[in-house]
Amino acid sequence: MESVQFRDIPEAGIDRALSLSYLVFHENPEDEKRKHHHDLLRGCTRIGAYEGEELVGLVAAFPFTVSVPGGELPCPCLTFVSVAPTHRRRGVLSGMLAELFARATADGAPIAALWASEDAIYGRFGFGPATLGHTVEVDSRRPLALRITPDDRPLRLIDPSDAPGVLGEYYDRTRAERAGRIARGEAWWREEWLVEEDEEDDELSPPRVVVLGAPDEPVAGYAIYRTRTRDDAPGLVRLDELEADTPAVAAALWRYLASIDLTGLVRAWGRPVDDPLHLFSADRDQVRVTGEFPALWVRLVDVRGALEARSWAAPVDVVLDVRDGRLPANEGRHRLTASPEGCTYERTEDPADLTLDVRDLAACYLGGTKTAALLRAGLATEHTPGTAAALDAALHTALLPHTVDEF
Ligand SMILES: CC(=O)SCCNC(=O)CCNC(=O)[C@H](O)C(C)(C)COP(=O)(O)OP(=O)(O)OC[C@H]1O[C@@H](n2cnc3c(N)ncnc32)[C@H](O)[C@@H]1OP(=O)(O)O
Repeated sequence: MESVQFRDIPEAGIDRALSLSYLVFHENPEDEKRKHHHDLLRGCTRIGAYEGEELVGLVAAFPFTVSVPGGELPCPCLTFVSVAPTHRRRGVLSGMLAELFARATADGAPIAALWASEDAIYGRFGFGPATLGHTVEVDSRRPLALRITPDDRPLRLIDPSDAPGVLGEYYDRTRAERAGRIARGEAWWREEWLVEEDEEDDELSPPRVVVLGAPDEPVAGYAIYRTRTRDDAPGLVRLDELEADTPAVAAALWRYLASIDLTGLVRAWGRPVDDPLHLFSADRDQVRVTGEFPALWVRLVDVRGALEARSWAAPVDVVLDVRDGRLPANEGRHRLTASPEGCTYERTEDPADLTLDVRDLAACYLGGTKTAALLRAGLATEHTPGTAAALDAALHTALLPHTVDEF
């Protein structure tokens, strides 16, 4: 490992970095996709691991902004993480992440995040699954059975090229309501959400965007979806995103999706775990959760900065003993004093009320995991009874965190 050095990959090195990435991800994309990846990497921090002049590892990070309870934070979002098969398990990834954490600290970004290719990789680096997603299927061969009355205002299909303008402001409001959401710029909308051909399934239609509310009214909800029909299976509506102001608006959008002619299945990937659909659908055989997966993995690079940046639902005054084997500045006992008015997190010699690993604190940070659940799983130790309950009341968010932008 002494022979490997970590330094920025210059713009002229992006093609080489992509070749390494295609090698490790077993890909051979067309020119258009290569150009797209090139453009993405140009906008990223790019840390390379070099043995002499040979690039043997790459970590890139988008300079995204992610919503946290009560606000948002700059957050390097890791992507294209690749180590040459000839250099694996020699600490190359570990070295690149150490470099990335050092830069995040220097840049004042208290958290970092990623989507993991394999669950087993990132816990040891202090990342915890902070948002979860559900895969949901609706059998739409029969009318969607609902327990509430859908909003009867008109639905309209809009031109996807108009969607960033029509939906951008609305989406930003949803980011404030749910932690874990990425701020989307115009290019991200167009290239990740509204691109003509789906990256993974070229049989899918171009994106369709349906909005509830007349053109002269504010948007009350929307859905982005694609369709596919085949001779051997019911036609598919693949739902990419659905947001709604009220349950009635959500019901109207789900009913629309489930009643599109020549289709018999709605499949939604990455729905929030607390999607109200599960309560207002009248037939749970018709609406089924078919999978659950960790979505955004978060690293509290600067625990103090991260905790002080979020809002708190209830008062709490406890000493946390945080274990962090990679970033010593986070390690040890700190007094967390938080309330809806604000939060301080100061080093202390007082005895600990609760001991936990930084990866598990990260899983709780956006409100998606309870510290009481960590206790039940044997992952945290409560030294003062009632600490986990008090901490959970303070960490509580009205809606569960949710991330659907995969990067
Ligand atoms: C955000 C993203 O981009 S996710 C994409 C991640 N990339 C991939 O999956 C592409 C294919 N894989 C690779 O390129 C590499 O194997 C990587 C990046 C996953 C790991 O890189 P390496 O340089 O081998 O990791 P490194 O040597 O630093 O490993 C550190 C520790 O993690 C462990 N580890 C690394 N990869 C894995 C894995 N896939 N599964 C389980 N453990 C792993 C190592 O065993 C090691 O453990 P130790 O500290 O107990 O010895």
